[in-house]
Amino acid sequence: MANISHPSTGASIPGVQLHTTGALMGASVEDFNNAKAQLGTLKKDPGNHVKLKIYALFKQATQGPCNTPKPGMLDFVNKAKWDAWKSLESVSQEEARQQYVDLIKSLVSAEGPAVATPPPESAQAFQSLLVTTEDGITTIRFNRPEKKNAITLDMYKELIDALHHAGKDDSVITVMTGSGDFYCSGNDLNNFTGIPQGGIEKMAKDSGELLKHYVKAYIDFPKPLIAVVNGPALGVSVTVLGLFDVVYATESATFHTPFSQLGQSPEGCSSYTFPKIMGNAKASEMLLFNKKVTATEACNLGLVTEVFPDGSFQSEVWTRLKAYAKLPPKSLALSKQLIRSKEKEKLHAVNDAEVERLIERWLSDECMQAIMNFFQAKPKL
Ligand SMILES: CCCC/C=C/CC(=O)SCCNC(=O)CCNC(=O)[C@H](O)C(C)(C)COP(=O)(O)OP(=O)(O)OC[C@H]1O[C@@H](n2cnc3c(N)ncnc32)[C@H](O)[C@@H]1OP(=O)(O)O
Repeated sequence: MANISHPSTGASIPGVQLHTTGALMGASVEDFNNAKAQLGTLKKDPGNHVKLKIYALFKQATQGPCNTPKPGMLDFVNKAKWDAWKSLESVSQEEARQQYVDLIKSLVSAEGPAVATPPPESAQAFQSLLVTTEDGITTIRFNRPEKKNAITLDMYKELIDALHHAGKDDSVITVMTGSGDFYCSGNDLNNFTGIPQGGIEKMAKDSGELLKHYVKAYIDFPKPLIAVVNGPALGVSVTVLGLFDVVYATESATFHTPFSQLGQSPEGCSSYTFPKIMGNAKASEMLLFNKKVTATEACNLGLVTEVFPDGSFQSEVWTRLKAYAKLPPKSLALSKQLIRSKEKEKLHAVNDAEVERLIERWLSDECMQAIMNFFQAKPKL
C-alpha cells in the first residue's frame, strides 16, 4: 500500500492509502469506466487534495501528459489542477489508469463494507426508471443503458408518473440523469415500427397525446428541476432541457436534435425555448440542420448552465446538489413559479402546436423512410 501524496507538496495525505495491485499496467478500460462510475457513489467528500489527485490521474489516463498553458498565479484553482496533472508527466497513460482505479477502490473500501442497504423508503418501482428520494433530492434516472436510455411508450408514461410524484413529494429539488454512458438517445424509434390496432393514424394521434402530456409535466413542474447530463443526449431529451431550471453537463456530453434528418420537427417547446435561449441563428443550426453541439458549445449557447470535467463530474455536481437541497423549499418553489408563470400559457400553446405538426410528420413518407433506414442500415447520428 502506498500513501497518496499531495500533488504539489509531495506530503502524504492522512487516511487515504492507495492499494497498488502489483500489475500496474493491468486496468482495462472497463475497470476504468467502472471506477469512474463508482466515484459518483462515494458518500464522503474525499477532500480537495484527493480530488486533485483524481483529476490529475484522470487527465493523464485519458489525455497523456499535460499540454495546456500554465494558468496565471492568481487563478488558484486551475493552477492547482494544472500542477497536479503536470506532476504526473512521467507516468504512462496505462499506469495512470491503473492508479486511478486503485485510488477509487481505496476510497470505496475506506467507506466500509458495501452493506446491502434496502432501497430508500420512497423508492418507487418502475420498469425503465430508477427513482429515489434521498437528502431532499428526488432523482429520476433513465435506466435502459443497453439501449442508450431510448424512451419507449411505457417509459414516457413512467416519466410522467415520476414527475407528478416528485412534484408532490417532500423533496426540495428534482434531478434527472441517465444510467450508463448515455444521458438519453431520445425517442425509441421502435415506437413507430409496430402496426397498431386502429391503424397508423391512431398510433400517430395517441403518440401525440402522450408527448403532449410528457412535455406538459415539465412545463408545470412546480419545484427546481435539474438535469445532470452524464453523456450524449439526443432528440426529445435535449429539447426539454429548455424547460429545466439548471442543466449540468459532463465535458464529453453532446447535444443533438436530428429532427429533419428523421423527417420530423422540433418538440419539447424547443421551437420557442431554443431561439429564446440562443437566438434564431444558432437554434436553427440545431433544430433545422441537425448540428450536434459539445457540452462546452451548449454552455456557450446558454442551454447548459455549467460543464464539469468527466473525472470529477459526479462528485462535484452531487456535492452542489446536496447543498441546494438544504435551501428553504418553499422559497425555491415560489421563486421558480414566479419565473415560470410569465410564460406558462405560451409554453402550453407552443407544445400543442408542435405536437399537431409532429402528428402530420409521423405519417409522412420522409419520416417513415428515415426510421426504416435506421433499423436497416443502423446509421450512427
Ligand atoms: C411518442 C413521442 C415521440 C417524441 C419524438 C421525439 C423525437 C426524438 O427523440 S428524435 C431522436 C431519436 N433518436 C435517434 O434517432 C437516435 C438513434 N440512435 C442512434 O443513432 C445510435 O444508436 C446512438 C448514436 C444513440 C448510439 O450509437 P452507438 O453508441 O453506436 O450504440 P448503438 O447504436 O449500438 O446502440 C445500442 C443499442 O441501443 C439501440 N438504440 C439506441 N438508441 C435508440 C433509439 N433512439 N431507438 C431505438 N433503439 C435505440 C440501438 O439500436 C442498439 O440496439 P441493439 O442493436 O439491439 O443493441
